Amino acid sequence: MQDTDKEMIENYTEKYSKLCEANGLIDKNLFDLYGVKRGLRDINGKGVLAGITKVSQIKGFEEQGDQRIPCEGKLYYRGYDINDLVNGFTSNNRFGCEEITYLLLFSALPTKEQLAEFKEILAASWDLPKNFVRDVIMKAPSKDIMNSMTKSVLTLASYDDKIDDLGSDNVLRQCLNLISTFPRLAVYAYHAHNHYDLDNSLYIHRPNKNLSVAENILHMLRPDTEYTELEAKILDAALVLHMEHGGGNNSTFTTRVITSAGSDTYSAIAAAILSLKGPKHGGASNKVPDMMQNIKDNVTDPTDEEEVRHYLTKILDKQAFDRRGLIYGMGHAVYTLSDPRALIFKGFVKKLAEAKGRQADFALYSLIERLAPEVIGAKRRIYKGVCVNIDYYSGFVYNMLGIPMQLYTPMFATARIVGWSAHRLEELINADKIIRPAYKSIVTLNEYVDIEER
Ligand SMILES: CC(=O)SCCNC(=O)CCNC(=O)[C@H](O)C(C)(C)COP(=O)(O)OP(=O)(O)OC[C@H]1O[C@@H](n2cnc3c(N)ncnc32)[C@H](O)[C@@H]1OP(=O)(O)O
Ligand SMILES: O=C([O-])CC(=O)C(=O)O
Repeated sequence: MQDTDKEMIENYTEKYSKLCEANGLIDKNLFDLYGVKRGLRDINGKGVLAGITKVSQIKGFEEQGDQRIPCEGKLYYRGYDINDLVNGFTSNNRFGCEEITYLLLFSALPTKEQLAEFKEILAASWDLPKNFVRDVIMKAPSKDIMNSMTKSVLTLASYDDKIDDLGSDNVLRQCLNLISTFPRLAVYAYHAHNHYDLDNSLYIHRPNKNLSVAENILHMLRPDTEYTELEAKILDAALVLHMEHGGGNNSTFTTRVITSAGSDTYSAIAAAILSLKGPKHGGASNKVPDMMQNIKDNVTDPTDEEEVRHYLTKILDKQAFDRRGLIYGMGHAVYTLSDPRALIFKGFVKKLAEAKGRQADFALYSLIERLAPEVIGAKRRIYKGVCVNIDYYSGFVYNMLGIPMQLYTPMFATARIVGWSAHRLEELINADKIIRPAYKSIVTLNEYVDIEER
């Protein structure tokens, strides 16, 4: 584009965006006046009921009569407490990702035989079409791996003869294929970016049938394919903790909305990826480490409570970091006192920080975990409490695992594809209504004016 055209367009958009803002602004009081729930939630966090699910349950409140009392967070996958599930496979020193994937898809814990068969099916499903890596993933690489994955998912659709078949068997086949190929789509997209944009050497390792999902990610990611058991086990737990979170989270709801319109699996999953990347959702896992670095760069002593508190206040006042006024990794739409996933994660993080000599960073994370809710509480209207969420520690963990930051949110997607799949199947099996909420219109009606008379 010529510089003059660029300047002309910039001048136009600067001027006309002001018009969009002025004409598009809606008085916030009208939401109360018309009983419209901002973000489809009450101010105390209770969501508007939009569906029924058996995939998982999330609790941030106890109901006592008509009262809703904030409580420690609880999360159940298919009725099983997430703490019990994680304890189950970690105390037995086995990988959990495949087992919990089976649970979320089929509503039952697998026997050893069922699990072995499921792992074979997953390995049989991870082949990509001929030359897909060369012709799709390596073309037009981007530092935004979530966009690259979306491109890959949509392109995979064109290789599927039964793209529009909404039968459960076909949709399950498509979902298993995506669940199984996501690690490759993510890691290879990173390799393409690392080579073509960052000028580093290119290598492509194939997944190994004898390895778990977490091991395969590290195996494909690293030049020498090596990793320690602790690293693989922590990544495995991270994947399990990110797999599912009810029907209402932004990306799963997106899956359900698109599914309800009768669209194909690739379209629903592509849209879910694009929802997840938002910094208020899964994109927070990237924002948190950036924010931490920014804090370290701007405070002289990261152990000085008062100095850190002051800087957090500046972030909230939009005077520091990305100037959006958010402390990333804090707060949750449903949880009040705690996010159970963050508590489980914190135990692993501490162990890993000690193993990697990152205790000082861990201390800063712990300090901000304590200070941020107070600082947010002082600056915003808090109705239900603010606690750290799963994304607070995930970037730190991935960094300690040597996973590049471009892959933090893609790791989340690689896990959450399981939840999206379970919800897509549930929506298809049960709902026969297109999801279509109402919007209260406050537009003033106008008489049409001929162009000669405007
Ligand atoms: C896997 C996940 O998706 S977990 C969430 C990951 N996202 C983040 O970590 C981003 C930071 N956090 C946030 O933006 C929010 O806490 C959300 C989007 C997660 C939840 O938002 P809400 O449901 O609006 O939270 P809640 O009702 O408790 O918020 C009350 C007020 O505190 C503000 N608030 C909540 N969390 C934060 C935060 N971390 N930083 C600054 N302000 C916050 C809200 O904006 C709201 O103010 P408003 O009424 O002026 O809009
Ligand atoms: O439930 C939510 O709104 C966000 C969340 O924690 C998730 O999707 O894991």
